[in-house]
Amino acid sequence: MTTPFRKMHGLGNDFVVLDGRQTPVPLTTESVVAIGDRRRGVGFDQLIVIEPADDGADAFMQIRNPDGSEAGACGNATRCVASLLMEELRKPSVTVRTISGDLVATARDGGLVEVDMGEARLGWRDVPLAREADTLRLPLTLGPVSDPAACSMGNPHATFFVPSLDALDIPAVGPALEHDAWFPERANIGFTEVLAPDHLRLVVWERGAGLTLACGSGACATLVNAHRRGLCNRTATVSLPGGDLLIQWREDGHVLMTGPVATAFLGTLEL
Ligand SMILES: N[C@@H](CCC[C@H](N)C(=O)O)C(=O)O
Repeated sequence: MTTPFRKMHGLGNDFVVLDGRQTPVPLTTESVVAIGDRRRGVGFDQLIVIEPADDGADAFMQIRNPDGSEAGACGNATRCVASLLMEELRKPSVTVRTISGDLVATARDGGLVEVDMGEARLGWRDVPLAREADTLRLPLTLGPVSDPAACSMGNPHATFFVPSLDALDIPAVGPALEHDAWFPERANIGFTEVLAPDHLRLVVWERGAGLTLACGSGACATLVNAHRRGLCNRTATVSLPGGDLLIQWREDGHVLMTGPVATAFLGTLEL
């Protein structure tokens, strides 16, 4: 069986997007891993399958990591999928359903897409953590990093604040932190340098994907955790290796993310 795909990215966080709305796309863990192979397959940070949704949403979005695992949220892919749906349905705003909830995305000036990522969840069970703890300061140290804050953006995040990102060997600590016993569902690990109250710098070691050029939900988690620590305003630019996202943590708890989307190429996959 062959199926067309679209290769998209948000700030270099790259996605293979499949459309399973007319014909279901039969995926196995093995086929996801094979498509994700950057030498023998197409390669992606996440594989996305757009599926039909029941009433109240324009489409459902399945999110898979390159190791085959399923994710509850992907901010950059939500913006990419929303841009496709907005163009197709000729609507300035769409609702994308995920296993973690419905996300409303809106077209903004300059081709940017804003997505309401929902409420940041701050309880230890929400993240989830392995046992009761203050999510503002976890007693976790590995080499030069310690004391992360944790939250859920529909997927688990831990944020370490560091004095200098350039001095940190992230691949040396990322895998062990992703799999640390504190995180029964593993976690996306963010490393954040505070440049100013309205400007954070972030690199993310993503669960199931490793080092990426950008992570939308990670940028939201970083802003939320930095604000909880008194390190930044409720609105800030988050600079990732692939570019900038504007993140706002509204007073009602919802987190808004605004950034660019792009299509790199179209192709056909043999499943
Ligand atoms: N790239 C994403 C996050 C993707 C999911 C993550 N790896 C997980 O397993 O939770 C984003 O832009 O948010």
